[in-house]
Amino acid sequence: MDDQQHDQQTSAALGLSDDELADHPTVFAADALAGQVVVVSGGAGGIGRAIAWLFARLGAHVVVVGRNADKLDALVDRLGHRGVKASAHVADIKDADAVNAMFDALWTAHGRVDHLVNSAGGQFPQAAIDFSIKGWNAVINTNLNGTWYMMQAAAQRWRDRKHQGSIVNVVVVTTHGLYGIAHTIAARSGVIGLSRALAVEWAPLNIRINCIAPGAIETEGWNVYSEAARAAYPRSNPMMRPGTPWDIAEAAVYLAAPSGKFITGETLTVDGGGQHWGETWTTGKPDYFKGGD
Ligand SMILES: CCCCCCC/C=C/C(=O)SCCNC(=O)CCNC(=O)[C@H](O)C(C)(C)COP(=O)(O)OP(=O)(O)OC[C@H]1O[C@@H](n2cnc3c(N)ncnc32)[C@H](O)[C@@H]1OP(=O)(O)O
Ligand SMILES: NC(=O)C1=CN([C@@H]2O[C@H](COP(=O)(O)OP(=O)(O)OC[C@H]3O[C@@H](n4cnc5c(N)ncnc54)[C@H](OP(=O)(O)O)[C@@H]3O)[C@@H](O)[C@H]2O)C=CC1
Repeated sequence: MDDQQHDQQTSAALGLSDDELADHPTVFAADALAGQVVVVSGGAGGIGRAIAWLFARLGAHVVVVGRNADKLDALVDRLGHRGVKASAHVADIKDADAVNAMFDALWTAHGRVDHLVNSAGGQFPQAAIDFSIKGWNAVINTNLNGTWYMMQAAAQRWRDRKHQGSIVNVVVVTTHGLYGIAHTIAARSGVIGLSRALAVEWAPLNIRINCIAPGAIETEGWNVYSEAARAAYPRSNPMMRPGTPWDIAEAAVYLAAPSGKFITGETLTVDGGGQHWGETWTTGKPDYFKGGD
């Protein structure tokens, strides 16, 4: 087996498959989002894909966004086979012009956009002291700037059309000082702060903005971490197991749908209680902290 085949196999084993997402039980009513349009960035990733499936199963037309056309098209195909509505749009969220052109195209095609879920994002594990300028900028540009371009582009069109809207940003738990991902903690803290400020500034426009901070959620995104570090993630919360992308998808619907109509500027932590308990090491526990272990 070559490295690529191995990566694909590892990747396939992480998270929930499309068949599982198509049939996974949900607490929401089948027509809860009928007629609505939702944009999901990172929609072909592990968490974004679950969000896309759930919103589509609840009646929304889902636009999945990412940089890889093949991944997006394959997902849209599988969604279509299950009789739900979806389309793909290739865009790099770091490119503000591409983001603005995308929202214009979506309004032209659908005549409305109701929800934006920003699930595109990520980081690479590295000791902060060794971050290169390019690496730092890649993480900040993706997670903070890219998320902002998406939010602003969505909101400008809602304002201009006097249309209500909701935004859900998938971030990271920022209160832990998670080791080895300081760049993303900086970017996601920015998104959380920005979301609080926008919740106030955009309330008169009928736009709500909330965040979800996932704990360890098993997805193909974990492949960027070592096997040893990944093996410890289930022990990062008192439930002693990872969450699933479905846990995040149901939280996203809760915040976006009328169930969340009095919630804005909030960050919902979905981490199995991890923030209240124990130690989390995204890159494995460094010797310095082992003490008497
Ligand atoms: C509390 C609970 C516990 C939580 C546990 C888990 C914590 C979080 C988990 C997750 O979030 S998993 C899912 C997220 N998915 C990912 O993280 C995907 C993997 N990451 C990426 O795809 C990328 O890193 C990125 C951040 C999205 C950036 O992508 P982009 O395409 O914009 O940049 P690149 O061209 O890949 O790289 C640019 C630049 O960055 C530096 N760099 C990249 N990778 C590394 C690395 N592994 N080590 C060191 N430096 C890296 C480097 O300077 C790159 O430039 P070049 O060297 O390529 O010229
Ligand atoms: N899984 C976990 O344990 C946790 C995840 N999170 C966060 O949740 C979010 C989703 O994670 P998850 O689904 O697991 O990760 P994945 O890596 O599976 O998915 C991330 C998606 O983001 C897309 N993406 C990345 N950069 C860009 C870009 N510049 N423009 C457009 N799309 C982009 C990727 O698609 P493509 O490459 O095709 O562009 C990919 O599909 C991320 O922000 C992640 O950091 C937070 C805490 C824990």
